[in-house]
Amino acid sequence: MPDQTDKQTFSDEEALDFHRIPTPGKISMAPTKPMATQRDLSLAYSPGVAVPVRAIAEDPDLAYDYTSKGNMVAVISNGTAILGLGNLGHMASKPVMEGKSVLFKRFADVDSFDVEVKTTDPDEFVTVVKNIGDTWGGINLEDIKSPECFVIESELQDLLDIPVFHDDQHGTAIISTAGLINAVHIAGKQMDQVKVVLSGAGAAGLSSIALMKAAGVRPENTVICDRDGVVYKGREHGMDQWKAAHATDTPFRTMAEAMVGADVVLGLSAKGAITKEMVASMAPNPIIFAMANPDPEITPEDVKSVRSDAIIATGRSDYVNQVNNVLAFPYLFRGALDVRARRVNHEMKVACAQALAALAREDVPDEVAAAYRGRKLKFGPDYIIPTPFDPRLIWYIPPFIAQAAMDTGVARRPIEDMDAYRHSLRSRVDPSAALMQKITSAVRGGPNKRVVFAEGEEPAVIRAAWAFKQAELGTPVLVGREDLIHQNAAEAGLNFDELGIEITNARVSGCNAEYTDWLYEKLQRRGYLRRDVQRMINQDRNYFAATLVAQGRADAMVAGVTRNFNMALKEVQRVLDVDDTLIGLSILLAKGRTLFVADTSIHELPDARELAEIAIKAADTVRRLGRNPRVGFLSYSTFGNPPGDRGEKVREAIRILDRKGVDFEYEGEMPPEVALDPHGHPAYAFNRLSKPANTLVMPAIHSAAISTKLVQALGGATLIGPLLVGLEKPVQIVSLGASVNEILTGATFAAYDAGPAFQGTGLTSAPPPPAALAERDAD
Ligand SMILES: NC(=O)C1=CN([C@@H]2O[C@H](COP(=O)(O)OP(=O)(O)OC[C@H]3O[C@@H](n4cnc5c(N)ncnc54)[C@H](OP(=O)(O)O)[C@@H]3O)[C@@H](O)[C@H]2O)C=CC1
Ligand SMILES: CC(=O)C(=O)O
Ligand SMILES: [Mg+2]
Repeated sequence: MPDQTDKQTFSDEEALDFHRIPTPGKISMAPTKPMATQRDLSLAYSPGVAVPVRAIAEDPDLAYDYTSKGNMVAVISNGTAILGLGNLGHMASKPVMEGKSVLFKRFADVDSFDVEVKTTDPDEFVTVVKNIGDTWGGINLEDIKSPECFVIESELQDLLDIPVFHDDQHGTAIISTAGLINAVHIAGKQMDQVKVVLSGAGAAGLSSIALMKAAGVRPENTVICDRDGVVYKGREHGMDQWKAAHATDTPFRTMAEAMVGADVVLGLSAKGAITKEMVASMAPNPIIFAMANPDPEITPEDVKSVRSDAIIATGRSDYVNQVNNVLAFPYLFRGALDVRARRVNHEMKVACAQALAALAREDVPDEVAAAYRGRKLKFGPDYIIPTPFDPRLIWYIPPFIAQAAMDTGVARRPIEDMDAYRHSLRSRVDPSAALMQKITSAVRGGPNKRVVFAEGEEPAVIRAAWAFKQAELGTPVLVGREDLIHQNAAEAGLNFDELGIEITNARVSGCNAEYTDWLYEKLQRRGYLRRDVQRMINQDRNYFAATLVAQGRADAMVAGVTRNFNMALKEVQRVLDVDDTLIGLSILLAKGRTLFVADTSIHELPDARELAEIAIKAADTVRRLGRNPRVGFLSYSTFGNPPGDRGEKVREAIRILDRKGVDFEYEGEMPPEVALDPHGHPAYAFNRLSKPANTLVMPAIHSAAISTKLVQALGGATLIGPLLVGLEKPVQIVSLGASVNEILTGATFAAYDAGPAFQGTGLTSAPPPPAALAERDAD
């Protein structure tokens, strides 16, 4: 049975690099107001800022209107129970706290930053937080050990007029209760009948067992355990009032005894606390939630080795059923903030647990299903709760919390129109962030694809191929010498043998003569001798890799790491033909907007006909990627003003499209500000774009390359590509020296291009996109 660390898709070094490069840490701050002019400065700072100061002095609640308080949550810790790693101090907790802040933003658009308090004294902690607490709309306490956390949370709740929520207690209780409700149902058991053993009588464990009791589990059917064994009624050592409240009258003294015949075991303690023997002794269809982080109490592999009838969940993302509080805290606070709640109460937590349990029972959309390890997700033993990347969570869960807050009188600002609220929640999450996830999901959900990594000996390529395989995106085929690949893989700490990554090269392929014949046939009238072609196949990885794809031995290819783009493209083009038009399409993701930019790599100075073809190809590709294309032809001039040859060429491209009668919106020539705001310029009211352009056709390659790279360099934008579009078979050429992520992205797009809807046609001349990608016009 593989050790669970084998499942990790990264090395320790990568985890450190991730946190260090390009900027230390995981969060930064972005202003929401312009700060460009003297006037901006006067408004934002002195003297303008004095006006809201006076208003808030009169009515402190106006801070919700004039400051960021209402959408801001602090994640506060003293580092005394960091994950399951124990008390490692306040500074060591910072990466986790930054992580929680990022999750708030990513999943629920809640702004957040972390505060690490250097004290283990609960009174001192309370004093610090009490005095700064009004800054935020809510406080998420994190990784504070029990029993101190109970006192800290309850005192702060009384002292502050905002939600104070200890995530390890209640976030965990909410998601584990949601999971238990569903697991019990699937196992054919009843909440009021199941016998539950808890390992870990701390913050997470005691709160979880309390909420489960509120959801129907009978107190007398529970046994809780800590480091000293069973916490029985009357125990004297290692006790406190919180453990005593859940202690039961039981003859058991060890967890192993308590586990015999139990239906459910909840692990909220530490790695290794649950053994195979314990699991083997449980009742039929046992439910095992091993939720300790980063390593569960027992691995799913170990559970399966003794109990094939078990329903298993862990806190980790690399196994099915991730029971982790990330499914609760972002949405709970979203709902609480949106009604400006004064606290998070029991009813709000119950509403959250019930909503999560209910969502898991609903039909799972394809894009969620595909994101979940390529399996069709269906309510059952391997899918008892929603997955963290389920895009429905953001609009499904918070309304229940908001409603519960309103019903229980803790909402400062009730929501008047719940449907409108639900709608506004949908648009909160950045549609651009979802693009890669959708592509990845579509690849994972489709048939397995063999992707050739032409520069298979390169360490970055090996790591990308490994990540590709780990993410279940397909089968990587590395071109290179086996011994060198193994050596480089070992140096990167990767074990190839168990992964099923294929290695090939001209020496071992056994098909070189066949490949040479085929390529010679193609190139003999283009000035190549047979021995030239033989050398190309035998010695050049790009020719060899492209021939594998051409010959159907692989579905797609990624190259470019060690050779410049033009050279790599020329080599590939000697093997693979262009469908009709070849273009480079870059994707710019910035501020909730997704822009497709063409041609960023092939046509240096396109003429009018070529510009029209680029637009057609780009529009077609954008449609394949699930968007409704609106093409803006960019220029320095606006609809003929000033006149000039450069603008005329673009105007002629428009006329060509007019004559062709294409089936997408297009307009030009115009500068970016008109393309991106077509109705904001009264002088151009005739502009035919119904909404801002999402596909920008650039007048020449230099303006395309410079503008996309400039936006990226200025920050705040993610640039994907350029994607190569229009070859007869899917090939992506990444930039020279590309990073592991860029190679992985290239391979993912290549695999996507090779998907069933696109087989053999390239991204552009194919039937409509898979259902997983089709979306309402989000932009
Ligand atoms: N999946 C998820 O979403 C979440 C998981 N967790 C995980 O739960 C665990 C506990 O966190 P938290 O409650 O905040 O921490 P606490 O420090 O508050 O509590 C830890 C509890 O676990 C007990 N414990 C520790 N080691 C063992 C062991 N080997 N056998 C039995 N009991 C043990 C402790 O016993 P004693 O009282 O005797 O010291 C204590 O009762 C961590 O691993 C954490 O990562 C936490 C929150 C969310
Ligand atoms: C998930 C979490 O909060 C923890 O393990 O502490
Ligand atoms: Mg925690």
